[in-house]
Amino acid sequence: MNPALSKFMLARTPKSILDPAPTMNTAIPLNTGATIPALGLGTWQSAPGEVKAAVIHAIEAGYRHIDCAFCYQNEDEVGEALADVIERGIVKREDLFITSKLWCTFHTRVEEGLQKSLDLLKTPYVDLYLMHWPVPMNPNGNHPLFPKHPDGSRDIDHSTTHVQTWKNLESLIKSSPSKVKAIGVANYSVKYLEKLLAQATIVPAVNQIENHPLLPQQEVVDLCKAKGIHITAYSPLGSTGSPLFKDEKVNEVAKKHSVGPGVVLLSYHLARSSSVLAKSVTPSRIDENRKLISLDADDMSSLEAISKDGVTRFVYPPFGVNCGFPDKTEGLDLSG
Ligand SMILES: NC(=O)C1=CN([C@@H]2O[C@H](COP(=O)(O)OP(=O)(O)OC[C@H]3O[C@@H](n4cnc5c(N)ncnc54)[C@H](OP(=O)(O)O)[C@@H]3O)[C@@H](O)[C@H]2O)C=CC1
Ligand SMILES: O=C[C@H](O)[C@@H](O)[C@@H](O)[C@H](O)C(=O)O
Repeated sequence: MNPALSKFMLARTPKSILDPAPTMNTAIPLNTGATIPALGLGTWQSAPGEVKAAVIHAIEAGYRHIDCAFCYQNEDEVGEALADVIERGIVKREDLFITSKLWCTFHTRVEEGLQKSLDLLKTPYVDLYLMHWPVPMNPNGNHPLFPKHPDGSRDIDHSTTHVQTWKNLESLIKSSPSKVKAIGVANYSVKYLEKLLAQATIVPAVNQIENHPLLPQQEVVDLCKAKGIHITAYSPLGSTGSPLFKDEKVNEVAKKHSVGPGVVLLSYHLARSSSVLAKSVTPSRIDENRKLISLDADDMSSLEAISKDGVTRFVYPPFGVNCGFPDKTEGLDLSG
């Protein structure tokens, strides 16, 4: 190309935010010294009977990060998939990054919660263990996962606090470093995180939060950045039945880069230095979602404009608790 022309084009082309371009397994540093692969396969609502094949397909397609949780009630099948790919030599355990989460009814039983997930996942350790929500629920209620009062409201455990749960996790990683490589939180707002950090001796490695152009959560993203806490974005596509695939701005950016809207929604997080979880049990989508691209400043401005008239949160379980998010102010304050 004519050097003068090339200079002109460079001046007019918005610089890519990520240089070099990210890939699905770009290793993002955590405050533990370990790294987390940029893209993880989500497994929430992946039905038994489907999730094993999805995890095997994903790992064969190059995914190295799998996001799991005890409350998804499918960790046994995820474990079968992990055993299968490791046994067939597709991947070694140490090349995978496996996350699991402590469910709300296990806040006072963290060792038991972790061991249950390890047994189901058929793995000696998890790379990351997250407090799933800062909401302790009754461990002896009328259901092992979702205990309720007779009026149908969730049975919250008022005898303990999320900060105490964090201390329990700090003890767990100190006593069982061979079983858990990093601890973190999920669904933490600025208010709850500030309460936790005031008493923490270990800074969480990760805060896993709902994040997409309709819910940028900039205030908690900024706090986490300042404290060295990595953000992992969940429900990046807008979860099940998402309107984001039809969003005009998302589709304009997708057209510009000749990719599908899903790829744009996932790549948005890499431009924010976050990792991202995409759930699918559909092989063609699992394949498509790997093709992360580098978005430029113009693309990001377009995507940022999507929430200018208000945000939408797709995941907010009926705990009856005010988790401190500016867009959800009803319920009990358990921040402590
Ligand atoms: N910490 C927490 O509290 C939470 C954590 N998470 C984690 O984050 C993961 C991702 O979030 P999740 O809420 O599942 O939702 P996602 O935003 O990942 O969306 C999943 C939905 O999008 C569909 N989909 C996936 N890829 C494409 C594509 N390329 N084109 C069109 N449709 C597509 C999937 O369908 P299909 O499967 O049929 O292909 C599914 O219906 C979870 O699975 C879980 O691991 C999620 C929520 C809360
Ligand atoms: O991780 C996914 C979500 O947080 C999910 O675990 C909760 O929404 C749960 O179904 C609940 O009803 O409390």
